[in-house]
Amino acid sequence: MTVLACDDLDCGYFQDNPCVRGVDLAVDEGQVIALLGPNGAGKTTLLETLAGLVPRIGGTVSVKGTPVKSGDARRAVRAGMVLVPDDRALFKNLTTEQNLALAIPQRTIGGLVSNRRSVAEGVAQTVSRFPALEKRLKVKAGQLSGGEQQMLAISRALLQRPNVLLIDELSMGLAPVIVESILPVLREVAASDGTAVILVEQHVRLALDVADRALVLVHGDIVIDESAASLAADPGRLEKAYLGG
Ligand SMILES: Nc1ncnc2c1ncn2[C@@H]1O[C@H](COP(=O)(O)OP(=O)(O)OP(=O)(O)O)[C@@H](O)[C@H]1O
Repeated sequence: MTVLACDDLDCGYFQDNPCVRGVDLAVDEGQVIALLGPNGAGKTTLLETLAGLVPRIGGTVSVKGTPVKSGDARRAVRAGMVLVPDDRALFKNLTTEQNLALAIPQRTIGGLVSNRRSVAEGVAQTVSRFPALEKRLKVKAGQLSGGEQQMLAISRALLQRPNVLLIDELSMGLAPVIVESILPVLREVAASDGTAVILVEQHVRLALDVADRALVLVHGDIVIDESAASLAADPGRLEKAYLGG
């Protein structure tokens, strides 16, 4: 089943000069996509447009067949489009647990607003996915290591039960060994929950290893859209694309 569909999507900051053009995309349930491309290609712009943070210049976006309004981040989240931005956007002065709690919708029970039980469930789910966070629940997010912060940012996004999880620069500032420990969790979430994942990642090899499909964006155009395995087997083509060949 198609989870995310984009039709002739133009993105950018100037109406008459889109920096990402004509994106036609159908992403299936449980599919992991590596979104690759050189600096300035438009990867962040594309993710932020999908997440409703940047208004579209043209085209349509839908999640599970429901159109998503342009430039409306709240509705995008309600449609299940959840972004982990490259700066991770954590509340640095709140603890790990408090950051997780904020991601969980409050329930009204007998006229009282409470989400205590769902917070406990959310914390348990998080710790089962990222055991490294168990001892860090009472620690302020700003005092976590870079890897722990990324785990928290991803966990917070997952608690919103995304249909489409968008992750920008997963490995920003992280050692490859940390990235290697996070990527399998994304695969697992995609397989078990059917979440579609679009991952922007500078470590091309790691990204292609975890992804089903690769999109290569160069100067705002998708120049390659094919299976990650076939692209990994032919690195010369990727190099050529990066160089604008
Ligand atoms: N807020 C903005 N206003 C105007 N132009 C912008 C803005 N943000 C990005 N751009 C421009 O849009 C183009 C695409 O940038 P974007 O950050 O989306 O690329 P990217 O592929 O994510 O690059 P990187 O890998 O370096 O993060 C670039 O030319 C950039 O200068």
